[in-house]
Amino acid sequence: MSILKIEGLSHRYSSAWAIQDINLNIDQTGVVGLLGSNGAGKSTTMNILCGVLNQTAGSVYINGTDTRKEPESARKQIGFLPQNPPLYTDLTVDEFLTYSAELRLIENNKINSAVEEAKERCGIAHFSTRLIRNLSGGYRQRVGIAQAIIHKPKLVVMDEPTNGLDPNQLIEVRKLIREIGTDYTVLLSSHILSEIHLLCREIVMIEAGRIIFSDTMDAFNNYVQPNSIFMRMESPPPASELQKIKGVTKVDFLNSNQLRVYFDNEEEITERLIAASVQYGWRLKEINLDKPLLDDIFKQLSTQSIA
Ligand SMILES: Nc1ncnc2c1ncn2[C@@H]1O[C@H](COP(=O)(O)OP(=O)(O)OP(=O)(O)O)[C@@H](O)[C@H]1O
Repeated sequence: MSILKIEGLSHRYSSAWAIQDINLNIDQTGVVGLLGSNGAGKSTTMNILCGVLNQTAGSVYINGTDTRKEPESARKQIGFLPQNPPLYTDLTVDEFLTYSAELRLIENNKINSAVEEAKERCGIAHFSTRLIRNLSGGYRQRVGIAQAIIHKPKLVVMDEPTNGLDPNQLIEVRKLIREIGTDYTVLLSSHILSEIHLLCREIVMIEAGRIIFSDTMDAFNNYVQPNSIFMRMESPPPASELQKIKGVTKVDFLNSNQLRVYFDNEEEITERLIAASVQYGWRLKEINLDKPLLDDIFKQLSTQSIA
């Protein structure tokens, strides 16, 4: 059964559509990244999933439960870390997590063990009696994650969980999210492609309220085929000679020994360049197929969707 199924989800604030016809199916554990620039519709989607906002149209099922028809039951199966987690900073970590467990209607005799387990999982057991206001940003975010998993939900939703963290905290919180993803299905939003790339098994790209790409990270990496080759030669020929080679469309000299060759068909292009170098004595020292930059793939997909 699907852990998360979204069908034809659309939402309109007063006048404009924020998201339109979003469809998604997640049926295993791991981190799935929801990537989009500011205003793309990430928070709107997540707020609907978590029952904070009622959609204009479409359906959301958490572990088979329709969030609209059975909101209470759906909410039990979801944990939410909003963009600005509502942490009560005058409470200690233990007090806050106990309160969160009560809100989640965990039975009284199971609250202590749920709090201990969540603290352990999130590496905050040593801060049990510390006031939240005295914790660093990274540790506050761990408390936020602990409250999101305290009731062992089927789906954990995290809205931009690393926003505003300093570089060290960022590394630690990302590590924790990756660990959480081994046991839970996590839907994480971010506008940082490299972050999604680091953390996620699958990527869902949303732009102007619509999904423009949804597949595994590997499929995303292979989406744009390379179309250039970097070469370093001790005696490179003039560009006109390289352009005579079948498939070569353009040659850019980076300096007197390094150049980039563009081609329109990957098949055997490397072999042809190497063979020509041997035949004409160009003294080839280095040759690499350029991998497209992640940001270029993102740009291409975004432009395609808007065009
Ligand atoms: N309460 C609201 N009333 C009217 N329009 C809204 C409201 N909230 C969001 N919007 C609009 O809906 C669209 C989607 O916004 P949303 O916050 O979901 O995007 P986002 O991808 O989460 O962006 P960000 O990363 O900036 O939060 C935007 O055009 C935004 O201006």
